Amino acid sequence: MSALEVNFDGLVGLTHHYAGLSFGNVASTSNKAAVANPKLAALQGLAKMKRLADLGFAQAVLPPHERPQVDLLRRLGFAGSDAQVLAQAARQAPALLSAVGSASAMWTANAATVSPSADTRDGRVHLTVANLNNKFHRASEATTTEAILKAIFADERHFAVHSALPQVAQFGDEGAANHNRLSRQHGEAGVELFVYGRQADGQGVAPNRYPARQTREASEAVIRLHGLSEDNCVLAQQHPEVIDLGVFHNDVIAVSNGPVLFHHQRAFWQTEQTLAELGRKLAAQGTEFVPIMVPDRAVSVSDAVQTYLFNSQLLTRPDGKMLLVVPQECREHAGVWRYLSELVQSGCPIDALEVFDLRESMRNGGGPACLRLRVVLNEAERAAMAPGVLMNDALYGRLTTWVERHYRDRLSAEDLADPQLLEENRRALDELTGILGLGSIYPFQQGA
Ligand SMILES: NCCC[C@H](NC(=O)CCC(=O)O)C(=O)O
Repeated sequence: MSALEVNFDGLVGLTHHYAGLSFGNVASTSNKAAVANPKLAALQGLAKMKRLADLGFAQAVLPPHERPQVDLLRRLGFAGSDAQVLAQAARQAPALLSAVGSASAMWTANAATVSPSADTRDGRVHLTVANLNNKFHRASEATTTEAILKAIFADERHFAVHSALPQVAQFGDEGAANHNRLSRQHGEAGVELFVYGRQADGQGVAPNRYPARQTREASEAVIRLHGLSEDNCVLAQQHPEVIDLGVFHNDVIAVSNGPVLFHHQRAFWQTEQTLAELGRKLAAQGTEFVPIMVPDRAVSVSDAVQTYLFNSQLLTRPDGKMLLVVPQECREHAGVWRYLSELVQSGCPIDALEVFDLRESMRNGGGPACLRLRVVLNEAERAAMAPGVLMNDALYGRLTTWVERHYRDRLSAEDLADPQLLEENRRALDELTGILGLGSIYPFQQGA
């Protein structure tokens, strides 16, 4: 049965703004307080989805979350009507208002970790919602993410959606941003690479300056939940020095597709061991591993962080060759662009580039790969998922009209106190669940 990788992109929410909430993410902290354009951000994301769907790739969309989260402000002691809660928070704790108003759910590579049915013991697709425990504004995504994934992947004969791991630092889990899968074809058994930043038990090396968001203990729990085996998993540590240079997720320094692992020379702590283990386990499945390593002398880690070269999408075309989807920042950097131009001429499996303007998301540290969750699905699984989220001309048309009608083209952190914005969000999202055919997924729709 033919399996496809379906890319689920996050639709940017109405409260997209720059709040400097992510210590360790250089773009986020350096653009703090810049004025954002939520309408443009959503349209840039939709343009990527449309273009990739037009090129023949399976594309779907995940909806934004309700923001600001007034219920969460109430749990933190703010009281009164919704408008009073927002006003008090804006006065007393503006950083908290920003956190509960963040549109960070757009980066769906952090929504969950996904194992295709070809890899799991029970033959179902397993998804574990990420707890995103390292950042308050992100940890609050888990409940709605679970509701959305359960609405889309409701059929328990094909899908198992696991709740987020316990919300403690010990099990800090960032989802697919620290996970890669290698296989000959998407539908065949593969080897899953789990990359952690530190061990919660204090053993081993760890970064000094910036947080390591993913723990080994979290990755091990996901491996157990998904029913993976010793033979089809590799656990590796991200190099602590690159975390300290701003590589807060592994998808800022490596990306896989099919048998290819496109990665920077300094991505992993024990590179040789990691690559050897991947090669051995893939060979046991009859697959030849194709590592493509970018040397430090060609592209430095800081150039990779600045341009998001590795936060690219690597996609297999019907002719078997691969397309690399990169952000515009790569084209604007002479050295990185030279490297890429040579790469596609080199005879390696990657032979084409597609460049997107995702500036609004990039300024918060989210590139093409951050904006999508890869879900490999066979025909029966595609037939069993909710169909309304699959991208096509009609849905693209409806969503762009919806964005044009509901989104503001200018938003700063202060605007989050505007009770009108909360109303705009609820009205728009209520309409959106109708467009996507998802039923009630938001707290405000459930009378909460
Ligand atoms: N995978 C990309 C994630 C980017 C995300 N940025 C943010 O949350 C920045 C939000 C702000 O600062 O307004 C993060 O760091 O988790």
